[in-house]
Order: sequence, then structure tokens, then C-alpha cells
Amino acid sequence: MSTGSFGFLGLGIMGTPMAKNLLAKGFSVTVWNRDSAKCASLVEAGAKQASSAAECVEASSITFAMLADPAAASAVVFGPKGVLEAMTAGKSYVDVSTVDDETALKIGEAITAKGGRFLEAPVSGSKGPAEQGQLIFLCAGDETLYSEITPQLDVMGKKSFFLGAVGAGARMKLVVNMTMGSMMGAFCEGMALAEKSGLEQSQLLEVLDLGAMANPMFKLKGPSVMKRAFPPAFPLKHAQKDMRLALALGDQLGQPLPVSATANEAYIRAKGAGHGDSDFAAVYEAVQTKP
Ligand SMILES: NC(=O)C1=CN([C@@H]2O[C@H](COP(=O)(O)OP(=O)(O)OC[C@H]3O[C@@H](n4cnc5c(N)ncnc54)[C@H](OP(=O)(O)O)[C@@H]3O)[C@@H](O)[C@H]2O)C=CC1
Ligand SMILES: O=CCCC(=O)O
Repeated sequence: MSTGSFGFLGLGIMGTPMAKNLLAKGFSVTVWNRDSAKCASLVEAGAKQASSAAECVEASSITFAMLADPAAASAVVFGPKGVLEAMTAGKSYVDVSTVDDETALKIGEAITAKGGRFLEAPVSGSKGPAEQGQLIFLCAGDETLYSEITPQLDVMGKKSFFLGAVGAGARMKLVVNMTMGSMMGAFCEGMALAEKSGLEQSQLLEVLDLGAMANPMFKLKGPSVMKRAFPPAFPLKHAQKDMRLALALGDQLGQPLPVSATANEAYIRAKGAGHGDSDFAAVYEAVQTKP
């Protein structure tokens, strides 16, 4: 292991391009994924492949993890042949998955109890920004580690924030995604009502894009909604997980979130109807009914 050796756990829609960007800039990267087949394109791009999360941490000074949800992030750290088995003083762990603050704290405490350093760094931005190295990192935890990995964060992203103690990154990420999920729900209702009332959805998109509500998300997802084709960039099951975690945070804090709670119902309905692996714009399927 050299000081410049990086690990990457979790090679899904986001983890794969993030790890590829590190490799493309010449960093030494060892990868692991539960389904080992997903390591192939990374190995082709120059990565070494580990046979377990523990082996990946063993081979790396700093390990990034991009995992589905709190259960996955915890399983990879605390499970058999997991991160903790190889965590020692001198090693660092950067969890870029979207989880709740309780999970981030639990993981952070376990890493530091083994002598390691911990940074949570969930990202804003989706598949395209991950491929283009344009993510936004929402970091909290060990500030020295944050400063040390600035070159790597700069390869994968366009901006990084340091928000303070562990938990603040998760909370910021959940607030952002809750806002986004509600916005997408309202947008899909607008598209459905436009169609039902005899308007052209393409004209609604144009009107929205010229006014105060213009935003990259409506512009990007509008054509998908019109075609009712939802190849996953941000899987709907993860968007619903984020709504659920944000609502739980609101509940803990006594913060009413009626708009987001209602939007969450639409995501639950879309997931139940089999759209969990589609892009989150497929929430349209839960609000659209045939004319
Ligand atoms: N897609 C997006 O636009 C964005 C996603 N995020 C967040 O990033 C994280 C990853 O998202 P994304 O890449 O889209 O998701 P994917 O569903 O594409 O990838 C999920 C990853 O988690 C792994 N995983 C799931 N469960 C387990 C488990 N029990 N044990 C070990 N590994 C597991 C999967 O492994 P396997 O391949 O074996 O199933 C896979 O590597 C999520 O927290 C998501 O909310 C954040 C910003 C944007
Ligand atoms: O967590 C996913 C965020 C998707 C995005 O920011 O576009």
C-alpha cells in the first residue's frame, strides 16, 4: 500500500464513472463490488480488483464507498470481510453514499474507533455529472482528510463544501433531494394536467423554460416524460429512499413537511407499480392517468 492508493467500493450508476475519472487522472485505484461482474470495465480501465471490501481497504490508504442506502452502507462496513476488518490507523474512509445522519455517525464512530479517519461526502448531481466530473460534494467529518483529498474530489466534482461534524453532510443531501423530489412530483403533475386539458406538453416545457421556474431538471427530464421513457440516471427507488429519510428527519425534529410527504406517496405508488429501477422522473407514471 502506498499513500496514493485509493479504494472504491460500489460500482453502480454513480460509482463506476467516479472511479473511472480517478483512473483517468492517473490515480491508482482498487475496486470492489458485490456483483463482481461490474468490476470488469474498471479493470479494463486500469483498476485492480479486490475480492472483498476488506481486501480493498487493505490495499488502499483512502477508500471511497458509493452504496445504495443505509442498509448497504452498513453491510459493507460491518459485515463479514467488510471495511472494519481491515481498518487501521493511517487508513481513511470516505462514504459518498446517500444515507441518514444516524447511519453516517454509526459508520464514522466505528471507523475512528479502529484508528481510521472518516469523512461523509454525499454528492449532488447524477449520472451525467458523475461522468463529466461535475458532482457537488457535501462533506463533513475529518477536516484534515477533507483537505487531503481535495485533488480527488476535484477530479470527480466541480465544487466541494465542508459542512462541519459528521451528520451535516447527510442532512444537507436529504434536504436537497427532498426539495428535488417534491419539485419533480409537481412538474409531473403539471405535465399530466397539461396533457389532460388538451395542451401540448412541449409548449408547457417552453413556457416553463422562459420564466422564473426555468431549471436544468425540467429541461433534462421533460423530454423523457413526454416520451414516457425513463432510462435510469437517478433510480426512483433511491429517490423514494431519500424522501423517506428526509421525512424521518423532519419527524425527529418536529418539522412539518406536508408537501414532501404527499410527493413521497407518489414515489411509493410508482415503486409499487414496478418503476423502482426506472429514473425518478417515472413518478409521472403514478400521477398520469389515461385521458
Ligand atoms: N444515481 C444518481 O443520480 C445518484 C445517486 N446517489 C446516491 O448514490 C448511491 C448509489 O447510487 P447509484 O449508483 O445510482 O445506485 P445503483 O443502484 O446503481 O448502485 C448501488 C450500489 O450499491 C451496491 N449495493 C446495494 N446493496 C448492497 C449490499 N447489501 N451490499 C453491498 N453492496 C450493495 C450495489 O451493488 P450490486 O451491483 O452488487 O447490486 C451497487 O454497487 C445511493 O445512495 C444514491 O442515493 C447520489 C447522487 C446521485
Ligand atoms: O441523489 C441524486 C441527485 C440527483 C441530482 O442531483 O440530479
